[in-house]
Amino acid sequence: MLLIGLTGSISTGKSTVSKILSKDHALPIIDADQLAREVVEVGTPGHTSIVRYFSESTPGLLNEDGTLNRAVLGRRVFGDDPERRKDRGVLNGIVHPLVRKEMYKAIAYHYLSGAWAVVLDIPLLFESSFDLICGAVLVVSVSSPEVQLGRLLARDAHLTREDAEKRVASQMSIQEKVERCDRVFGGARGRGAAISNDGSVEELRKGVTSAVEGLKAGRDGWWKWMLWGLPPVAGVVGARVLAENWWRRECWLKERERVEAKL
Ligand SMILES: CC(C)(COP(=O)(O)OP(=O)(O)OC[C@H]1O[C@@H](n2cnc3c(N)ncnc32)[C@H](O)[C@@H]1O)[C@@H](O)C(=O)NCCC(=O)NCCS
Ligand SMILES: Nc1ncnc2c1ncn2[C@@H]1O[C@H](COP(=O)(O)OP(=O)(O)OP(=O)(O)O)[C@@H](O)[C@H]1O
Repeated sequence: MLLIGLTGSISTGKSTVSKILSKDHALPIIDADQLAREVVEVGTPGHTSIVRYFSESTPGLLNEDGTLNRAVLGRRVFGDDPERRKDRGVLNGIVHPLVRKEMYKAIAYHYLSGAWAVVLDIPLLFESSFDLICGAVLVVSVSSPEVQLGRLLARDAHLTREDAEKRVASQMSIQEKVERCDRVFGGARGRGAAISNDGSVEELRKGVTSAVEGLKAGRDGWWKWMLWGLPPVAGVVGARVLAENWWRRECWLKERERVEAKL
């Protein structure tokens, strides 16, 4: 089963692409944002840990029904200053291992149900190194920061422009994500595609379809059934993909360091 990592920057269109992949291409989606909500519901260990660390120093952290006030927590953790970075690190340290566990469970479920591929919709795909287990990566990009911010503000009316800018600044830049996708997964390897979302949703749909057709070629036939029927073979193929992704990432990081040192 092919693991397709889907990422981008905030509000560049990952969920829109997910919907297209699910509706037009019948691909199962594992949504990290959704799992990150489920693992902090009231009564979960995630909720308890967040309340223990943040509640005293964060007025209004909890709504009346005990659920997290996500806008308040967002203001506490998003931004580029050291305090926010530290708090974001703490929140990530609580939520990410729980999400990771749920992701592996969902991957196992889709493997057993015989899907040829599953999409891992993860905003922090590269930051969390989850890309290393992916057989292919799609990055949804928007080239104008104004368009990106405009879409974010239109969708999340409760955010101020400053909130929105802080959220954008809390992630790796979209240019870096596109470059990493191209250098580690793309080129002759044919396992990476940057999908531009500068135009209409219909144009986006065309870009998605062309990327999926490229990935599907040769992967939805006897090969899929062999990997499904022989788990040890699937294990060897998976280990090879992991090693190759790691090696290509290391080469790219070293090359980038050399270029930066020359500047
Ligand atoms: C801070 C929280 C409560 C804000 O919730 P809110 O409902 O306002 O936003 P939501 O969860 O829908 O996230 C919206 C987008 O923000 C970005 N984002 C979320 N968390 C992070 C983070 N830790 N670092 C950088 N960007 C992030 C992503 O692009 C995401 O798609 C929430 O984002 C959270 O719990 N984040 C930590 C967990 C996390 O990393 N989730 C991302 C997927 S694992
Ligand atoms: N091509 C487009 N033209 C106009 N609006 C769009 C386009 N693509 C997406 N949008 C809108 O932009 C907003 C952000 O898109 P979407 O929710 O898919 O982004 P996302 O990357 O999943 O965001 P997040 O990182 O916050 O989860 C949504 O309201 C969506 O309907």
